[in-house]
Amino acid sequence: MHDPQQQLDATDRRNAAAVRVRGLRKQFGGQVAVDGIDLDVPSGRFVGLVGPNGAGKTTTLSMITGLLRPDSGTVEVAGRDVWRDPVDVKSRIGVLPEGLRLFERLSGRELLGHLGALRGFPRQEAERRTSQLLDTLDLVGAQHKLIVDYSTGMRKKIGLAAALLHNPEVLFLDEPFEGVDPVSAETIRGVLERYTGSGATVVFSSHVMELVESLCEWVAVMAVGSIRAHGPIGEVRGSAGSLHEAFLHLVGANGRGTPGDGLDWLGGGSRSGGAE
Ligand SMILES: Nc1ncnc2c1ncn2[C@@H]1O[C@H](COP(=O)(O)OP(=O)(O)OP(=O)(O)O)[C@@H](O)[C@H]1O
Repeated sequence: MHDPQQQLDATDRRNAAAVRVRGLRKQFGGQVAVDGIDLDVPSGRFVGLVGPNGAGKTTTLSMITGLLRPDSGTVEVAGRDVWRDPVDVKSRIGVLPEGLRLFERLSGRELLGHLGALRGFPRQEAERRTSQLLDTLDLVGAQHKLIVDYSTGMRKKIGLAAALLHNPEVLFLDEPFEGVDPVSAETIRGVLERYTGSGATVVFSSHVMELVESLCEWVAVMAVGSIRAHGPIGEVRGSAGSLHEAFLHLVGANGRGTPGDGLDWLGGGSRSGGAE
């Protein structure tokens, strides 16, 4: 029978923020990396976190995923406080961090089997998921190779498999496409699209605006530790021709003159001239 309460719960879940950040701040010595940000990331979307080098993206993602303790502020993921309820939150999220550290002396297949056991799956279920992930991510040929011998792209893919193994509600990826060839990028993209299609949320950081524009429905732009804009991608793009243009405007890169103007010694004319 139709249950209005159940329908209400489902609507609430869809409208609830996957990530809710309030007053999040982190300082390293005299350097403010994240300057008291507020952000509500909608659930069930493909979300991009973009910003120039040093904007604070990695620091923000590390605090959101429980890897780095904030100086102040709160983070909720799937309605749970990350720093008060870390074990519960970590069972609901998958993370592909920057500079991912893996068990280098295990093979790809051994790594996933080991993580399956840590996550408490029966051996058979862990093996079923492992085989499917290796197959989908085109890693079957490398499954018995030690991870220390994996290429950059292969490391990203096995890291993604590890982050997906327990079917998390929210997946956080720091630069998932960096160092990945176009074929592997297509594979990763396909897996992530299928995953968000089922109602899960993906939050990923990137510098590649074209990629963000083609993948994401929602975007947050960071610069110097602050959120400069956030919302559906069309809103953030506004009247600019592309997200790339809107991004340059939002992070204040448009008024910096022609890149390279300060390098008057670079180029042919002054090549022979040292001290005279
Ligand atoms: N462990 C640390 N110790 C000192 N300073 C740090 C540390 N981690 C980050 N920072 C500083 O905090 C600021 C934000 O860095 P963060 O790595 O979060 O930026 P980002 O947006 O991820 O940059 P990128 O796109 O280059 O990876 C930078 O100025 C950086 O130098």
